[in-house]
Amino acid sequence: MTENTRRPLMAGNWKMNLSHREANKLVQDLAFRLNEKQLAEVEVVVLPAFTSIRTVQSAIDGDKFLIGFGAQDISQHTSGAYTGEVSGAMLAGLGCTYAVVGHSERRAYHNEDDALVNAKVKAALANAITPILCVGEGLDIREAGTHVAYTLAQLDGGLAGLNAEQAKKVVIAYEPVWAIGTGKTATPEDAQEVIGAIRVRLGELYDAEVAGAIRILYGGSVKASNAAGIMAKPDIDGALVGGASLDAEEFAGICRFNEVAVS
Ligand SMILES: O=C(CO)COP(=O)(O)O
Repeated sequence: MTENTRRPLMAGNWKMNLSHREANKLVQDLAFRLNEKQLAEVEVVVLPAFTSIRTVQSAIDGDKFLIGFGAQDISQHTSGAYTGEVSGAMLAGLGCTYAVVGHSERRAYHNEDDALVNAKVKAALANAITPILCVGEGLDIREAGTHVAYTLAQLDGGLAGLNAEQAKKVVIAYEPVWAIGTGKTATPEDAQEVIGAIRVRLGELYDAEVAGAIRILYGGSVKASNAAGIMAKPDIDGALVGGASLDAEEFAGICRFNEVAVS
């Protein structure tokens, strides 16, 4: 077995919350709660609304906070007559290093399908932005027991046409829709079942080296109190956090998961 050298990643998806002033306060409150050692061990990233990215960039750059930032979406297009869209070049120009792609809320409310998600993954990579490719099943699929096959099909669709070098630059987030914002966290075993299957699939699509290098996050009602148990699973490399990332103390607690003993 090869050694796991994947650096844990905790990403806060702020969704459609916070004015730019509130975003400024939150990123500062978060940074002041985490010391350099903690931020060296665990990669911490915030994902504000587009309107707050510039503010967050200024706060992070100005005070040299060791926190990354990115966007919650990215256009599949390069530039031009696409009213309301934001391109990868625009995001890269603001210093974004991550973009969420294919979040279940965009799949559900904006009809994003795997082909579009795949185009967005490619748009991110073309601008040296790491896509956080979201996959995961709804309650109906979970109850039918086909959640692994369903999630792997989304994975295949999202990564279509990527070579091994490109695939290595992607972060995957497994977010079962029934666990998002519901307080109903998947058990660590549930999350490991699907995330382990994702890693096996990455090995089939590419090879063992690529599968061992790609970070796979869990998302869905992650809190400071359950992060350590989730992170104890061998294939889970971090979390994509929604609600709890809006509270500096709670999100900092998630980022400090490795200071909590797991029974
Ligand atoms: O959708 C999520 C992160 O992208 C998860 O949201 P919650 O943490 O609020 O369940």
